[in-house]
Amino acid sequence: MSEVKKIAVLPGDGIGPEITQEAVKVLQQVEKEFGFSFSIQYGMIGGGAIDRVGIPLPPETMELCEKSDAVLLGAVGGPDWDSYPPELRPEQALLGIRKGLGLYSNLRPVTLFAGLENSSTLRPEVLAGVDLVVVRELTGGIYFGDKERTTTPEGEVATDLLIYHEFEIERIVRLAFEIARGRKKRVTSVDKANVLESSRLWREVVNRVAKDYPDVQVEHMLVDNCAMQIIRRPATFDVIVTENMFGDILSDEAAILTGSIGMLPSASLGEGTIGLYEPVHGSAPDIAGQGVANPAAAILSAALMLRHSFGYEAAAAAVEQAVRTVFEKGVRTPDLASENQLAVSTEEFGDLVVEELRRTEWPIEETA
Ligand SMILES: NC(=O)c1ccc[n+]([C@@H]2O[C@H](COP(=O)([O-])OP(=O)(O)OC[C@H]3O[C@@H](n4cnc5c(N)ncnc54)[C@H](O)[C@@H]3O)[C@@H](O)[C@H]2O)c1
Ligand SMILES: CC(C)[C@H](C(=O)O)[C@@H](O)C(=O)O
Ligand SMILES: [Mg+2]
Repeated sequence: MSEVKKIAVLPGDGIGPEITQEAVKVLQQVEKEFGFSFSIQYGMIGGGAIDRVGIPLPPETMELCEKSDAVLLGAVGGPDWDSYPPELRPEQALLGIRKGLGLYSNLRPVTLFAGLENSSTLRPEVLAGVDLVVVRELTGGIYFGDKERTTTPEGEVATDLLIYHEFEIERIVRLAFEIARGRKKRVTSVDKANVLESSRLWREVVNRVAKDYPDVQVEHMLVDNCAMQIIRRPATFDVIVTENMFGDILSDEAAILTGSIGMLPSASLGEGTIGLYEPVHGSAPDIAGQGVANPAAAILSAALMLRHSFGYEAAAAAVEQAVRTVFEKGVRTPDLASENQLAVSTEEFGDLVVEELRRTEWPIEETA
């Protein structure tokens, strides 16, 4: 019997609870198939927590995360809380967990599953061979620099400081090179070095770190050009490494290479094995409560948890394979279905993944 892994589940707002439920269902099936043992504890976060206790990240939620082996999060935010003061916004909770747990690296794999090239708004021939990962710096940059608001005779003035320390750049860039070594050995470092001083420092650090990885090909690309090349020739990218805000924007754009934003999972990691796993998408208030959200990103995030926090590689691959098989059988959620295609609900999709896990014989290997 393997040791019990403690998982904190924070469903959050909007579609968060709907998609998280499916990911938990899949994790519970993984327990049965592979003989693992997960202790799942729920916590409140975001708008729901504001409504109940007045703050987006209650101390007990942070404590729950700290004493867990991994955190699975749905999404936070929504129009109900958009006019709240900055420190009371639901999104602040997410930033608080990332910073509080020291999760400076955010991996956003962009995988195109067979058949889904027809679900994208891009042409299938442009998408052939797409397989990249965005490595986003997650605890620095403009998100965490000082913010100020002052009233002057000329009117309101607002500032957000974009600040990077050399060590913050170095550790994420090094990770990107390491990841590239296990893939196609190509790193694209994305910056705005023609304008921003922080980007010029970023580029210097990349050039220095690159010397330790002579086997990895490195290129620098300005972010505006990258935004264009990602949809022009996406299959030529392997590892994209970039700062916090550029990574946020480019990864939503890259999601369309997979058919839908509902497909993109993420893993946020630091120095230890604890990680935060969440879909790249948000709380999707426009479709919340209808049972139509695509839970694949949440389920695939759970697979990343199995891989990165627990070292359960076979189980992670099994979940990914189960999702792949469900799509291969032609199953589509509404975001991926064409007009005349019948779509399944959030819950039905989760059930089908569970069913795939159940009917396949999986090799029982690790009990790390
Ligand atoms: N990790 C997070 O918690 C997170 C991430 C991004 C945005 N947000 C928050 O979510 C709220 C809404 O943000 P937004 O509308 O800009 O982005 P969003 O990602 O929530 O939605 C953008 C569009 O994508 C669709 N979509 C998103 N996820 C989907 C899924 N799983 N299946 C099918 N369709 C899906 C939505 O219906 C919407 O049309 C905001 O409050 C924002 O701050 C939270
Ligand atoms: C909700 C928001 C704070 C968050 C971010 O910008 O990091 C989200 O967009 C994401 O991509 O995880
Ligand atoms: Mg985002």
